[in-house]
Formats: sequence, structure tokens, C-alpha cells
Amino acid sequence: MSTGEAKVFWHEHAVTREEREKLNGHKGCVLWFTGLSGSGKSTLANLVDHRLYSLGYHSFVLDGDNIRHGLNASPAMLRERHGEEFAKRFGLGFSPQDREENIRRIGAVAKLFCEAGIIAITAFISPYRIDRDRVRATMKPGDFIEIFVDAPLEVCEARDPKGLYKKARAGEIKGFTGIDDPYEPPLNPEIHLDAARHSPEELADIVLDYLKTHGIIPASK
Ligand SMILES: Nc1ncnc2c1ncn2[C@@H]1O[C@H](COP(=O)(O)OS(=O)(=O)O)[C@@H](OP(=O)(O)O)[C@H]1O
Ligand SMILES: Nc1ncnc2c1ncn2[C@@H]1O[C@H](COP(=O)(O)OP(=O)(O)O)[C@@H](O)[C@H]1O
Repeated sequence: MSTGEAKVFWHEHAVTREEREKLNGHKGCVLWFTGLSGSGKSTLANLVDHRLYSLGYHSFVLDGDNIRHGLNASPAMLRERHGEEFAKRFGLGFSPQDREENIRRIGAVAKLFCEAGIIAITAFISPYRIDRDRVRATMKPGDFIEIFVDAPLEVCEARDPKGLYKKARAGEIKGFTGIDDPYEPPLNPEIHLDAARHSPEELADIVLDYLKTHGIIPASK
């Protein structure tokens, strides 16, 4: 058997994206929340998801913390389950390369959701601009909606719900975003949220309004 690169072919779907969107009563898209740890990504992602669900729409949250338990599991988790060699090959931590692969994989998954006519809601720090832009470049114009959850480091650090900033300041966690690893804010996000001055409910309203005014969900409900 050849060990060379296999040729892979693309199969058209029997049911088109447009047909699925018609059935769902709204368009598919990716709501890409990005921001520092503690900025409010997960809170907001889940609130928007719940609002959409209550309106009868189809959405799903892909959250960094959860995805890093499965698809993008850490080396430690994989070591326990499958041994050292497997963990080294497939486990993802927080090095720049691992974050890049984390975002690449989740971008591909989010795109599949979008093509299934679903509103994919991702909540990853996604600190590097190039990684977010690469995901954007894989998608059709309008499908990738970058949402900057903008809360200053001081605010996030004061919230510190998991105590991670404290550990990072103490040097117990290395390469923590905002402390000793960079966060590159979006230059031109579709939505820029002031997450330090507004409640999650107010911020969710802004996201829902965007979806209505851009024809992703009906304006009428
Ligand atoms: N070194 C370091 N830097 C930043 N964050 C860290 C780190 N180590 C662990 N954590 C925890 O992992 C969550 C971020 O995971 P993500 O997959 O969103 O990160 S990334 O997009 O790949 O940068 C992040 O969760 P959120 O607070 O929900 O953002 C942290 O709880
Ligand atoms: N807009 C907001 N205003 C005040 N507190 C918030 C807001 N959004 C989230 N929080 C709180 O901040 C903390 C971090 O929120 P979380 O959604 O976990 O952030 P992230 O997913 O970005 O790490 C939580 O305790 C949450 O209740």
C-alpha cells in the first residue's frame, strides 16, 4: 500500500444548505466570541444560545473548556486514557502551536455546523489574530461573525472565577493569556461588545439585533 498522500474527493450533499436553512427558518452562521479569560464569552454564548432556542431556532455552543475535554483534549487527559505516545501526538495544551491547532479544529467544526444550517456559537479565547483570520478565510462572506468580548485585563483579573489569574501571577501557570502570553484584539470585528460596562442580557440583545438586521434570523419574532 502506498504511504504517500492519499487523494480525497468532495461529495456534494443530497440535501443542500439552502434546503436545511429553509426547514430551520433561519440561516446558518458562526458566532465567534473572542476575548480574555473571564471577559464573559461563555456566559454570553450560553445566553445567546438560550435566547435562540426559546425563539425556536437551532444553535449550539462550542466552548473552549468543554471542547478541551474531548475533541481537543489535553495531553494529561489523553495520557491517562491512551498512554504517553498518543498524548504527545494528539493532546493540545496552550503553546502557540497548540492554540493554533485548537482554533483550526474548532473552526472546521463550526463551519460544518454552519453548513448544516445551524448557528454555531464558539467561545474560545482565540488570542491570535492570524488563527481567527484563517478560520474566517475558510468561510463564505457573512458566515463568520467575529464578536469581540472586550473587557480590560483588570476587570477580568478582578472577576477571576477560576482563580487562574492568581495562579498565573504567582507563576504557577506559565503562558497565561494577558499575563505572559499575548491577546491580539480583533481589528475589525462584526460586533464589538463593551463587556465591562453592560450586563450579559444587554450584550445578548446586541447580538440578537445583529442577527435580525443581517437577515440571519427573521426580524419579526
Ligand atoms: N495558559 C492559559 N491561557 C489561557 N487560558 C488557559 C490557560 N491555561 C488554562 N486556561 C483555561 O483554558 C481556557 C481557554 O481555552 P481556549 O481553548 O479558549 O484557549 S485558546 O483559544 O486556545 O487560547 C480558559 O477558559 P476561559 O476562562 O473560559 O477563557 C482557562 O480557563
Ligand atoms: N457582562 C458581564 N458583567 C459582569 N460580569 C460578567 C459579565 N459577563 C460575565 N460575567 C461574569 O464574569 C465571570 C467570567 O465569565 P465567563 O463567561 O466564564 O468568561 P469567559 O468564558 O470569557 O472566561 C463569571 O463569573 C460571570 O458571571
